[in-house]
Amino acid sequence: MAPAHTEPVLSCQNVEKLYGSRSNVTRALDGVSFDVDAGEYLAIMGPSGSGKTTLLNCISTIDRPTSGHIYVDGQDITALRAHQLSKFRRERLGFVFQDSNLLDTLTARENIALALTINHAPARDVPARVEEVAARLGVAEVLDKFPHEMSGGQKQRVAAARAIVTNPSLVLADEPTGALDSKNSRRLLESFETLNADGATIIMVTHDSFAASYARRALFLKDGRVWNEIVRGSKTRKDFFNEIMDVVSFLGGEGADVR
Ligand SMILES: Nc1ncnc2c1ncn2[C@@H]1O[C@H](COP(=O)(O)OP(=O)(O)OP(=O)(O)O)[C@@H](O)[C@H]1O
Repeated sequence: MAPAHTEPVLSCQNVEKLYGSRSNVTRALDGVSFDVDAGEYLAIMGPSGSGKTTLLNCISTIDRPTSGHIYVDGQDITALRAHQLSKFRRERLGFVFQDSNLLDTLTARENIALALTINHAPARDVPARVEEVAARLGVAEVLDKFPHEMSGGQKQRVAAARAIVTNPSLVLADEPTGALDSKNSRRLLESFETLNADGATIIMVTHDSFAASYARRALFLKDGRVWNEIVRGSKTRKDFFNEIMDVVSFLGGEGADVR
């Protein structure tokens, strides 16, 4: 029997984004199309200025494409009205930024719990869900610490816990290892790997070929277009890393960014 057709979690269709006015237009995205299925882990790479952040901002509804469509769970998010956007972000998306963006006056436990409370999770479920997600990300021991009492790596893992505690359709990460040393980067990437193995759908923008090698697929942007994509398949992470490095060098080399 043929497998049942499942709708992609994300479908970008001919997405264009123009900045500026008539005399000075930057075409940041120039007809970007790709799908992401449930359970995928996609790295978006490309040289500086290739459109990575613009694309992520359009997917997260922080920015709006000039033309084209973006579907999340089959819903055209480019057609959402302003008052629907915050509900969409809150319920469907989890964010991990370069800087953890935790609230300084709340403990790790309160930061993670807040994401659930905002989503109207039943109060009696909150403590157990926070404990469970903290254990998965290896931050159970810092739950009662404030952000200034945690290491950069711990803060990023708490941010990842906050991003996934609501079971979002999509986890969006923008350079999540950008501010971490190599040991903490590795730890965060291993956490993402575990989350993905548990079913989370992750899209990560990164300059770093080492970070990208933890994903299952790497999409390369150049001048606002999808230039290439490679799939890890049954390859080892090391082999996938080497393949990514080859594409990065071909694209004009940001090898200096690679740790
Ligand atoms: N608000 C804006 N106004 C005008 N141009 C913009 C704006 N934001 C981005 N751009 C331009 O759009 C293009 C894509 O930028 P974007 O930030 O998406 O690239 P990127 O691949 O994320 O780069 P980096 O890796 O350096 O962060 C660039 O040419 C940039 O100068």
